Amino acid sequence: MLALPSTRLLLLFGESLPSSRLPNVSRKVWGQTSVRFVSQVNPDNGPLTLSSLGFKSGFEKTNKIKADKIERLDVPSEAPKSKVRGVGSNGIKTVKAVGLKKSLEIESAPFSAKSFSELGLPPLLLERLDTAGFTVPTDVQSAAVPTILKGHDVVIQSYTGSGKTLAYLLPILSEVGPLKKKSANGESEFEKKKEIDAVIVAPSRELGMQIVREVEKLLGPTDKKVVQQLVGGANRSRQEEALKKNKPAIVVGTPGRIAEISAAGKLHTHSCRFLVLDEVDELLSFNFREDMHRILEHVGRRSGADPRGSIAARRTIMVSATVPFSVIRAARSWGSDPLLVQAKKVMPLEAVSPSGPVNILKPTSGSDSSMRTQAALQSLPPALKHYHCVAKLQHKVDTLRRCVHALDAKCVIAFMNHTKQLKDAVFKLAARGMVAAELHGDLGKLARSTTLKKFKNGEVRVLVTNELSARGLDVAECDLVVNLDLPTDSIHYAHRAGRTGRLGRKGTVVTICEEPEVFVVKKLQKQLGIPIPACEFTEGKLNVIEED
Ligand SMILES: Nc1ncnc2c1ncn2[C@@H]1O[C@H](COP(=O)(O)OP(=O)(O)OP(=O)(O)O)[C@@H](O)[C@H]1O
Repeated sequence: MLALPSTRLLLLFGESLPSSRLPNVSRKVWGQTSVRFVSQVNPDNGPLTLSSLGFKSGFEKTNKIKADKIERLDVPSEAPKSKVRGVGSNGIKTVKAVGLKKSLEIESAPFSAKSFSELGLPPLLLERLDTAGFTVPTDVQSAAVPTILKGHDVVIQSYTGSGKTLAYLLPILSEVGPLKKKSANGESEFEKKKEIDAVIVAPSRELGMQIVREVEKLLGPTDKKVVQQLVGGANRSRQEEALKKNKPAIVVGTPGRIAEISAAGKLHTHSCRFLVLDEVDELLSFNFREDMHRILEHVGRRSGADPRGSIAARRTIMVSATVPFSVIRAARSWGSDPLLVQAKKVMPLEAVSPSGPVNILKPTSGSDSSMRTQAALQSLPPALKHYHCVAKLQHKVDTLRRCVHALDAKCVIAFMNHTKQLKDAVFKLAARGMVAAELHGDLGKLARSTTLKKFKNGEVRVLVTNELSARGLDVAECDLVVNLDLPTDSIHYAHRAGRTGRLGRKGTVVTICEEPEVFVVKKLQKQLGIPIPACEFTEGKLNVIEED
């Protein structure tokens, strides 16, 4: 077999809105400060190449699409239905008031007909799923689990809140740790060894901890130590001690901390069999470049690949609701038939064409607008409702307050771009009697987890936060997302919006912007292929304004 190191450039940036018209957002990744490059790579640091990230193919590449190997389960999605409109008085064309129901029902459950037992999972894992209350797999789980179990490298792309975490955890737990399948001689003994079997990387501490909790839920209290968190902000020597003492099979962490401990020689990942990059487009962005280099250099290379060349020694799983074509390009150079897994669809990456940051499907037929609609449905939960409301800067917080009352929202995430303004907003909301709290990277680990806990418990009604909470944060009860500042681009909009409407629940997204920013909302609407009608909050109700 020939190794073909790829020379393709890895430019991992989504389609951006005109940055000249938007605030230059300086981003802080939890625990580390860094600048976000929206559409350019710093030439001083050189281009980020696939080979520099360790994506070397251990197999001869072929352009032949091995479609015959792949089960196709295409099911066309339906576009979201827009609200019925009517004309009101006083020159304002209004529509009927929209409110949230008291309880969050699962309106369009994204479950396929399959049960977990049909996915080829070991009996003990099936038992644990049942105990944890997971009874039916979601579509993306039904598609991903058997595909990964067959040994493929995969890119998993499915909308926010569709259950992508279990989609990769279940195949890992089938082969790693105490719940795994019995071997040919009938043994399922789990032996503790020095090397790590699975490395899961996530861009934030909160997301890392959330993944750890999901693994622990399945492992149960006696086997909890099979997984170890390696997130930044927590005590590093304690993490190193736990690695030595517990010899975990799975580690979950942030790039900085994993790279740090690996560089110190305290983490042995060379025989790792699974590498997961959760929120892959974020992880492969410029912010994490150096740490990702370190991780990829030291994580199970392909030297021990199956001699038949069909199954790689290390499976690489890349996951996100938004997969820019640059990620597809990166994944293609892995060799070993990398596949794109979406809900109800599995296809070779070779068949994917570059038609946009989220629309990664090969255009086949249909109008431009129907394709855009499909693109939106791929990253945004279909049941979400989107609106925008024009307000002067000094009235934005008050508009937020009226929005929360109008929708009777109980669990609200409000996004802002700058920490100082974020603190001011919390202060103003509290002064008006609304229980609000701030969440951002300047707070310590304890303060952040306490705030998050209070928000999840319902003690805090409005969580005012920044981009750092946009990815992965799973609060099932969140019924409203408000953009108090505009997101940088459509990808950031999708991740922010995806904090509500999780797993088929109802959710509303309201973008509060100034008049000169409305063009940005129109652009988002076009890029995402979703209606984001104008609205206002009068008489305690959300009224949609009909456009002329
Ligand atoms: N089969 C299932 N049955 C019931 N609940 C599930 C199932 N699969 C996942 N969940 C729950 O659904 C929620 C959303 O799942 P998850 O966080 O994995 O979504 P996601 O697709 O990774 O979202 P994001 O793109 O925002 O990270 C979680 O609370 C998870 O425990």
